[in-house]
Amino acid sequence: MGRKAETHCRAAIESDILTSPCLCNLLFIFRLLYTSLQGQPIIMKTAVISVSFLEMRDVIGAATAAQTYFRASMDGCVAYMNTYTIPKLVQNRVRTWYNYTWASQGMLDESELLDKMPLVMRIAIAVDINLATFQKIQLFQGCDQQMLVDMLLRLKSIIYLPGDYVVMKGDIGKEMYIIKSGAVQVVGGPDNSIVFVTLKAGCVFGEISLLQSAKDGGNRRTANVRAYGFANLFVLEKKDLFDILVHYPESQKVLAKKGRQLIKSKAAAGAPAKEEKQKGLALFGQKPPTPKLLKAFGNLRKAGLLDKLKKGAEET
Ligand SMILES: Nc1ncnc2c1ncn2[C@@H]1O[C@@H]2COP(=O)(O)O[C@H]2[C@H]1O
Repeated sequence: MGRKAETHCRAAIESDILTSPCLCNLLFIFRLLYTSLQGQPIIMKTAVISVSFLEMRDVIGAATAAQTYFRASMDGCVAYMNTYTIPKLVQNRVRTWYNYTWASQGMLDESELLDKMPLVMRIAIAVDINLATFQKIQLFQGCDQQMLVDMLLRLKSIIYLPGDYVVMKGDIGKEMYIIKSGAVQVVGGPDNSIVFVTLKAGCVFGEISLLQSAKDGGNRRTANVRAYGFANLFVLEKKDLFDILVHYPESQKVLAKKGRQLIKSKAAAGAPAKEEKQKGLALFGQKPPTPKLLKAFGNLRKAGLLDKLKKGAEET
């Protein structure tokens, strides 16, 4: 994006403030108020109109603060990229990400907004916005409702640009995704030209490698997933999911069972062949054989002999 285009973007952001729904609503209410006050004493008109002006000033102030924060963040990032002479192509993608994020949600990080609120308010907001979507997700059917609420509180919202890879086959799965809006495609084959499936809003992906055990590379991504157009995703980290599941053993069983079913059904299309799985493992090299002494130590532990030996040593 050249200087001209950037100036154009800035102008668009500024005009966003003037056309923001909040401000338009306020102007409309202001006009309505003025009309309805016709015939009222002048003191009443003055009081109502001054209060409306104060409200308007607050709305504009809030919008300007958000815009200033956005601009500072984008300018800082552009300066950083220039310092490190990041290729223009990457710089353009970053700028597109900033502009799209601003245009679509009017802020860079939604979670920052809710962070400072008391828990009870965050729960109320999260439940109101997302619980209904979560209750419809097949993977979570049969899970504890409170567990879903706990999950909602840990979600992070993130935007991917068209064509960006969200997960890569063979990588270790560290998070799962729920599509908030937009779509992604599960792809594979030569140059990722085969589209196995297109997933839309409300669908989950990236769950297979999370729900499998790490044994034999089960925690590796079974397919490539690419954003199809702009995709706004919720991310749930594996660590957060497992922290929550500790408190819901029944839901843990439900998810484990579903995980086993998923690997059979879904991953059939994107799952790596056996040799490929081995290759993935080879990235970290063959696991060295356990030395004999350690094996013997392991057997002692298993048999509970270690505890007995410790006890014996304490008694003597
Ligand atoms: N055939 C398929 N249908 C739908 N989703 C799939 C299919 N194959 C793979 N996936 C998704 O692609 C994801 C890749 O990462 P995971 O293996 O963690 O989890 C996988 C699934 O969520």
